[in-house]
Amino acid sequence: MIEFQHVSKAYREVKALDDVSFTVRRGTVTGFLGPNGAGKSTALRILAGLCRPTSGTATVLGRPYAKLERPGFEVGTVLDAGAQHPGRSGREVLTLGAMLLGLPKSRVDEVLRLVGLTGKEGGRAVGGYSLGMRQRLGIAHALLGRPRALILDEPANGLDPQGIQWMRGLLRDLAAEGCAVLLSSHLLHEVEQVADHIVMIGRGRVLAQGTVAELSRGRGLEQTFLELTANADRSAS
Ligand SMILES: Nc1ncnc2c1ncn2[C@@H]1O[C@H](COP(=O)(O)OP(=O)(O)OP(=O)(O)O)[C@@H](O)[C@H]1O
Repeated sequence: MIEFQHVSKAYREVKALDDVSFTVRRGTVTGFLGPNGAGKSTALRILAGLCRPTSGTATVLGRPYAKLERPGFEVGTVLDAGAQHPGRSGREVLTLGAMLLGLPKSRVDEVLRLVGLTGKEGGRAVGGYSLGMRQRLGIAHALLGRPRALILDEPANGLDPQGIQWMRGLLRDLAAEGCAVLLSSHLLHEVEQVADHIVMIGRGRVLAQGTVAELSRGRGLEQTFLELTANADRSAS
């Protein structure tokens, strides 16, 4: 389970997050939606232990990331698909990750297969990968330790329609196996198709949360999103 409890984060005068609370239960996919600058990446970075909240707590399986005993087996993160060393092959990146977790090399082949990268692609330098291939590699890396929670920042970025459909299937399968999946996006239609639960944020505050049906209010998610974010902008100005 993933839980944000009253999380706020200020960067000097910018309030990136303001009293954010929500929960992602095991076995569900939660879409974290918000316009540019809403605070999505900041929230995911706090959850992944990459920056500290000003106040409040963000936990995975009941603990802040820094207090997890075996983070590689508990939570997988893909926050920046471009973060891998460009000179290493995809297979080398995964092999290093597997070694750090004490996993056999066979797990590298398993995750390559799981994300649809061929043996030949796995052997190529990451610097020559397309954005879609990097996303797949990032997900393969995150899944090495079969984590029980998965955090993805804009995972559909760079994926073609087949890739997006594949990603949807993968995330649904992981949730069906009991994983708690949290993904950020501003692609409403994409999230609508994969998520059970939606959390909408704007200007650092949770604007609404609920099931896709609840938030669609019979008019579609996009309409609700546009109205809520416009209201948030109005009350901030
Ligand atoms: N390191 C930082 N220093 C100062 N301000 C920051 C920093 N990181 C984020 N911010 C500010 O915090 C706010 C939220 O940014 P964040 O990147 O979390 O939004 P986002 O919802 O992920 O946006 P996008 O969809 O554009 O990626 C923005 O106003 C941003 O300028």
